[in-house]
Parts: sequence; structure tokens; C-alpha cells
Amino acid sequence: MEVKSRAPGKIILTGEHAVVHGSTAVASSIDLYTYVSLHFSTPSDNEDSLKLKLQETALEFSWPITRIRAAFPESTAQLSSTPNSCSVENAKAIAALVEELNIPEAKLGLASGVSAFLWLYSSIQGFKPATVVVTSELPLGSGLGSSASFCVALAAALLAYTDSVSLDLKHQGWLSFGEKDLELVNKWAFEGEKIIHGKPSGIDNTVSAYGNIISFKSGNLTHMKSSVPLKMLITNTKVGRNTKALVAGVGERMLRHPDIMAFVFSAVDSISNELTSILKSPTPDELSVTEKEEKIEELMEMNQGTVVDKVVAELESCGFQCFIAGIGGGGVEISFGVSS
Ligand SMILES: Nc1ncnc2c1ncn2[C@@H]1O[C@H](COP(=O)(O)OP(=O)(O)O)[C@@H](O)[C@H]1O
Ligand SMILES: C[C@@](O)(CCOP(=O)(O)O)CC(=O)O
Ligand SMILES: [Mg+2]
Repeated sequence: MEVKSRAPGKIILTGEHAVVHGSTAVASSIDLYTYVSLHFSTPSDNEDSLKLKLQETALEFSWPITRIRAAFPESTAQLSSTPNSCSVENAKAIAALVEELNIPEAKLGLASGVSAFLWLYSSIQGFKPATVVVTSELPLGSGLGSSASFCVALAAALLAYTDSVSLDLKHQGWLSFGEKDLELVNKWAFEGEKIIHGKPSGIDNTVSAYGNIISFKSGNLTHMKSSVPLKMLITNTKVGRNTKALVAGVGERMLRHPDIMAFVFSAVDSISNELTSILKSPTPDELSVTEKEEKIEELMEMNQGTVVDKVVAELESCGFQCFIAGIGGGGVEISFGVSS
């Protein structure tokens, strides 16, 4: 028995980070996917292990089923129809399983993805031998939601043959889930995202599961079909970052400056709401398409706070020279010896 799934990455147009703290955010799926193929071993395969192959990173992991069964202090074989959070005890068991893999230092970021895999697999499928192959068109850790598309694709493949969803198993080609089944896939994916991100808002897994453009606030989504055809130029700076650490950093700033951050989040909420109404409003002629594009550009600029970069670029294009200088530093200083 084999099943394949694919789930798209995302781009957040407005509201990134603030959405974790209850502001509205607007996100769109992008046509770059994570693919999961799941093959259950049959008795004739004479195979009693769970294998995970991560194609992009050329890493393969294998656990004897007896090892996985023994690792979990609490039975993880739950009802696949009831998404559950990973308990502290089970998280410890998973951490021990992942530690034994001796993942190379340079690829240690994958440990959270492997942990999410182990939780979703053992919760939804219990202790069945299988091979799971993951490939992705998304760069990992670059803000395009690779973690969510990984969790959504995994949840979809793992649920496909269970009684918790009803799919036409004879269908040829890509098949969508019905509304209720999609909700279940999304809830399981969110449990995986929690393991990778710590405190996700749920927007990434939701837009990956449902596709299109969504407006999202505190777990509630509004679907949008944009009347403006939008294309995004995405640049990968290749500067590594880790969403879990960034989200935690914003949370800490919120604790240090609650009043200020409340205003920031409220401003971001208004930006996202305005963007939502622009995207939803009808576009009768070419002129209003241009007007809309200009408004969207301005809102995204306010959301990202990139105005300074833009002013610098414009001034420099006119031949001026700009300096970004820190202010209020110390006065005169002297140093003897070799100058550096
Ligand atoms: N294809 C994949 N295979 C294994 N792990 C993955 C895959 N895609 C994402 N992940 C997990 O998600 C992490 C990246 O998630 P994150 O820091 O949220 O960045 P983003 O979601 O923006 O790509 C990776 O370090 C890894 O743990
Ligand atoms: C920063 C945040 O708003 C989006 C995270 O997206 P990504 O994992 O960086 O692609 C966090 C969240 O909404 O859970
Ligand atoms: Mg992510």
C-alpha cells in the first residue's frame, strides 16, 4: 500500500509574528511543494522497521518497530480522528530516539522535523513498519513555511488510509480532501508545527492545507479569492534563521514592552484588515488594478518596515551618499599601542 501527498509552502503578506499574538495576518500559498510518499511494508517485505528518507539532505533514518514501541512511556496509538498534543513524557521519548540518530552537527536543525515526524507517525499509524520519503521544493528555514508544508503533507499521507477520513481510493491523479477531512489534516499538522516552532499561530499549516489566500486571526480563517492576479518575486538571502528562536524573541520583547507591543500588534492588525478588504473588493477595470497594486505595495511596506531602505536606495540613485549612524555614543577616546 502506497500513498503520496503534497502540500504547498506559503508567503505571509502582512502580519508575520504579530499573528502569534492575536493580530490578523494575510497569507497565500505558493506553488512550491513538499512531497511525502508513504509505503506500508507487507509481510512479504520481511521488514520490521520504520524508515524515514529526507531526500534534500540525503539523510536516512531507520528505527526497529520494537525500539519505537519500547520508547514510548504512554501509548501513542490514539484515535487518528482526535489530534493530540505531544505530552512532556512522549517528547522526552522522542528526544531520546532522535539523539540516537547522531544527526551531523550541520544538519541538527532537522531534529525538530524528525521529532514532528515521529509524533505524527506513531499517533496516527501506531507501530506499523513503513518507509516514508520526503522531498521538498522549498528552502528549509527561509520563511516559506517548509515546516508547515512538511507537517501538512505528512498528516495527509498518514491519514489517507485511516477510517478517520473518507477518500475515493480509486481516484487517479491528485485528489483534494473534503472540508471535514481537511480540518483534521490541518489539526494534526498543527500538532507537528508545535513541535518544530514551539508556539505557532497556525497560519502556516492552515494556508498550506487550504491553499489560496487567507486572512487569519486567532485560529479563525477567512478564505479569499483575490480579484487581482498576484505574482511574488521571492529572494532567498541564504541567511539562516530559525523560526522557533525568532518567535520566542518577539514573545520576550512583548513581555519587556507590553504597552508598546500592543500598539504595534494593533497597527499590524489594521494593515492586514485593510489588505483583506482590498484583495476581496471587485476589480472592474485596468485602472483599479494599478490602484490596488499601489495600495497593496504601501501596506506591505508598512508591515515590513522597509521604508528606510527604500529612501536610502532612492537618495543614492540621485547621487547622494547616505550613512546609517548610531547616535548618542561616547565622546573622545584614546588608545596607545597598535591601532586596530
Ligand atoms: N523536507 C523536510 N524534511 C525534514 N525536515 C523539514 C523539512 N521541511 C522542514 N523541515 C523542518 O522544519 C525546519 C524549518 O522550519 P522553520 O524554522 O519554521 O522554517 P520555515 O518553515 O520557514 O522553512 C527544518 O529545520 C526541519 O526541522
Ligand atoms: C513568524 C510566524 O508568523 C510565521 C512563521 O513562518 P516560517 O516558519 O518562518 O515560514 C510564526 C507563526 O505564525 O507561527
Ligand atoms: Mg516554519
